[in-house]
Amino acid sequence: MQCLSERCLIHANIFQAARGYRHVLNRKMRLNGLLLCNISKYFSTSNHKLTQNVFHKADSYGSACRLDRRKLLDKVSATMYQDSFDELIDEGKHVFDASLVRKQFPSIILGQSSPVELYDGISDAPEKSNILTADIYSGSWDSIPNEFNQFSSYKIESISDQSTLDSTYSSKEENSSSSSSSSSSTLPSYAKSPNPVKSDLQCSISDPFELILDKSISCIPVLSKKQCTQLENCGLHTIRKLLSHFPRTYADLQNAQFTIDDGQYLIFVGKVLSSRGIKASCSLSFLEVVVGCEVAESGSSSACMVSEHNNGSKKTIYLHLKKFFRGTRFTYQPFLRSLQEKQKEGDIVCVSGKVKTMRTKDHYEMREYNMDLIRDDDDESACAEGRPYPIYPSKGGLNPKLLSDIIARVLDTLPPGIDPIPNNTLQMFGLKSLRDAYIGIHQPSNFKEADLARKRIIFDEFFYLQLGRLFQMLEGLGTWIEKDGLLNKYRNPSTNAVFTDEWCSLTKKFLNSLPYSLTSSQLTAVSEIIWDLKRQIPMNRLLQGDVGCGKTVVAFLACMEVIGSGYQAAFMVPTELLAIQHHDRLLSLLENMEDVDSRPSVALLTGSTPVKKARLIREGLQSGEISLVIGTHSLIAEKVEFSCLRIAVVDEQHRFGVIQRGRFNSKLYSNSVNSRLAEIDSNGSSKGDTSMAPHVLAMTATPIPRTLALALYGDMSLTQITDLPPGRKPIDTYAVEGNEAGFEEVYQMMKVELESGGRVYIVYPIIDQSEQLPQLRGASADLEVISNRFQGINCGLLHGRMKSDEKDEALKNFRSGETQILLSTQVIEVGVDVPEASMMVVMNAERFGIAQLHQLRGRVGRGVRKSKCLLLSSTSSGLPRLKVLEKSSDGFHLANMDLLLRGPGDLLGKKQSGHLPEFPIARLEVDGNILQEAHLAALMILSESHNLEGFPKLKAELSMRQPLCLLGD
Ligand SMILES: Nc1ncnc2c1ncn2[C@@H]1O[C@H](COP(=O)(O)OP(=O)(O)OP(=O)(O)O)[C@@H](O)[C@H]1O
Repeated sequence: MQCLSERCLIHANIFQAARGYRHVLNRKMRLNGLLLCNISKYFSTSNHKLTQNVFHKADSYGSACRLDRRKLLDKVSATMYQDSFDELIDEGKHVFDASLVRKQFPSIILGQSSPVELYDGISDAPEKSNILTADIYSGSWDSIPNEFNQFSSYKIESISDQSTLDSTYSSKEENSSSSSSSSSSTLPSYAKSPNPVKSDLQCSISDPFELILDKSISCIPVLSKKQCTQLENCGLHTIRKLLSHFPRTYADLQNAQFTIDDGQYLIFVGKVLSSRGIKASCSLSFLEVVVGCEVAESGSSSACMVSEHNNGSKKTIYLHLKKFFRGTRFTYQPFLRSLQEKQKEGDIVCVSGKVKTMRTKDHYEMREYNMDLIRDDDDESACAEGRPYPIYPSKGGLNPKLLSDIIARVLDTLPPGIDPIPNNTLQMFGLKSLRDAYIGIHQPSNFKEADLARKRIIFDEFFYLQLGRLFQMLEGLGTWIEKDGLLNKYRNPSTNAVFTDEWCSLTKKFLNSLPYSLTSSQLTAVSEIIWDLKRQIPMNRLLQGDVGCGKTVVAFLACMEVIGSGYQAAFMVPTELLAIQHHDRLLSLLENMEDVDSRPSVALLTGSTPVKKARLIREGLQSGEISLVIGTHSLIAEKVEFSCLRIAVVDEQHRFGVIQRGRFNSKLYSNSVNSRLAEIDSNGSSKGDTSMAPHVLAMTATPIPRTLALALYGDMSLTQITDLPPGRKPIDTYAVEGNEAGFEEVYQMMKVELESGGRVYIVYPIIDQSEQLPQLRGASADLEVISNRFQGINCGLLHGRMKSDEKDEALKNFRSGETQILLSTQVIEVGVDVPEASMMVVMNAERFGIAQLHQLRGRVGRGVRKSKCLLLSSTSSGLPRLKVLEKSSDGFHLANMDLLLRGPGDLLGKKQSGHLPEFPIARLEVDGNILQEAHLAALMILSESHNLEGFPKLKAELSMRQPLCLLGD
């Protein structure tokens, strides 16, 4: 310990700053980034005359009057870029003789804080301390390397005797100091956070394991207050959040590419050779960074780190990274200089982007690129032998190196017992432990390790989702047998079915009155659904089947079963057009039923239903007079009350939000109100006594791969219709380039079709022509063109901006044959059923997704006529993607293609937020098998312990991870 005069204090600071700064440069010792920043500022200003003056004046502190002392302190603090002197000392994290400091600077209150170590994150670090270790700081000071001790051997000793403090503090000093002392006395700045370091660590000894990951980041050893705030501002409040800030990618520090083709997307690691901000004209400037990368010459598969000289089988290529700026304000020198200074010559960077060959050999241009700093010129640490180098996504301007340093510190101290998933489960599914996974993902020694770590993290994402959903369902059940039955059902989803004989009489009558026989998978689907309907547990089932496979009739039969048992049914569809179509179709099917008395009363309720009629329908629903209502979102309006709703069918369910769907099962319906309807139930099937939420049957034509369905609807049973009604002929599909010749060819084919009595849909991406997108054709704008072209043939128009009755009229005219051509937007995509339509032309087909085109194509080929689908692409580059549809009509295959190309969000349409849980790193389209395993693991765990009491760690983790709102509707 050294004694310190006021002057010494200042010089010690300067000395320390100098040392610290040099050490940083040497990379022998890492100070935290913030300290570095302060020190460098301070160091540069210490050369300044003004600063020197302040320091000189500080010498007179002892003899100055009280007012001057205060001013002096403020000045010194300001000069050192500190809010207060306290902070300066805290930031410095070095140790002073407190009594002397107090004597010289009485306004600095020094309290109970423990000595704080300066972090040394490299090999000669003190013993790795555990976050759980209460005495993390005690004794650690001694283990700091000698060279460092030279300026760190001062110690702030605890001062408990506050009476010695200068009683003449100014109010400001008193305020600032008392505020710091009130929270944590004079703990270092980072300890003044709501979770002071020491107390947090102390309490952690007795903390249950599950709290560790959810501790505040302020318990990370030697994290300054500013760093802490910086991390918190980026949303990284807890250790878990911090560790879940996964690398975006890994750079292979050895460039393996040896053939570089134009337009390829490549990743290189190289050295910045130059960086120039260039003014090209009075309103155009650009930044050009040249990066030299060493790659293996053709034929050689290995290369080592960058060198500027050609060397045997390696050569240097030069990447010219260019960024352009338009506008006079971007041409000013200071701006350009600031741009070019962002990259320093010699920096090792990882660059990814599309390459374009330049005229000069081995020179390539990149205009859209990502550049991540891997290390400074003098930093040897990143030169890891063949290790994947993690590249973190940028987050709130956080320095990636600082971030990985902090993460490394946490990983060092992470105890092994943090894994809530039992060991045998981990072994069964070949998973890493959670700690190893965190280490593997942040500091992998090879790509395989990173991959395995990623698998474990993804497993967790899926596992807790499945576990949460299943757990919630089980909680809703009364007996152990019921719970086991439910789990069994999930394990063997296809074993439960009720066959035709046991259907209620209304369902049987309806079945018999159908103009066709059900296909075998339609029959199985109805049987499975009816099995569920007979249970006192609300069903949650997804009925999936390709376009035109006949899902609607299956849903109608399910409704009949419920109505026949004396309850009500609601059928919600996404568009008014579809509601009308379903309503009309159901009425005509019911008309075939011989037993007139048993025909249920059916109503149609949409936004366009006249107010008076809507009120009557609502009254009918409330009294139970109406048994089945078909409608749009209006069905879930607040004022719609049901008497005894037992099933809600939601068609194209992904088009509704979670909350919208949830509205149906948010209410419980008892059956006592339902006495009138019960009489209809000639079968006499008994209704249970309990109130329950209605069953939900969701339907989708989007061929959702099972994995995606699991993630979307975790707890849902899945029923699939796998065959099409008999007599369907495959649709001939052609992808055509929309040039003059292409259009001519298409018009010719249309002419032939129309002349032979066919009907044609023309689908457009937009309604009106747009100036911004002149290449897109609009339905409304094309009406005249098509009418002129096909004179004597009636054309209709259908789009979303038309009024409901106009739309209905347009579709009716097309259905009846009054119009033979229907120019339409995507409004017809869902559910429109005109069996006579035999040809579809899609304009600007490249603007549609594959799955969407498949849906659209499903509007034709629904009748006896052989149908065609012509996909016109406005660019030749769009054709290869469209050709996929020429070759396949398998919805699953196409959906998988779409999933891979666009990701699940897009597959389900833009407005599907709230449907897909967010998975930070899992990609449903490729990680499906992990999801299946996670589902299995969740089932196994819950089979062992329905309420998770047998797995307290898992239960705690689940409650931590899964806000209930995520767990389903
Ligand atoms: N078993 C069957 N045999 C013959 N025709 C059937 C059969 N089932 C349904 N259909 C007819 O097939 C057509 C398509 O049925 P439906 O509209 O129910 O299909 P969907 O699966 O709902 O299609 P989309 O996904 O396009 O809405 C209808 O005209 C319907 O009458």
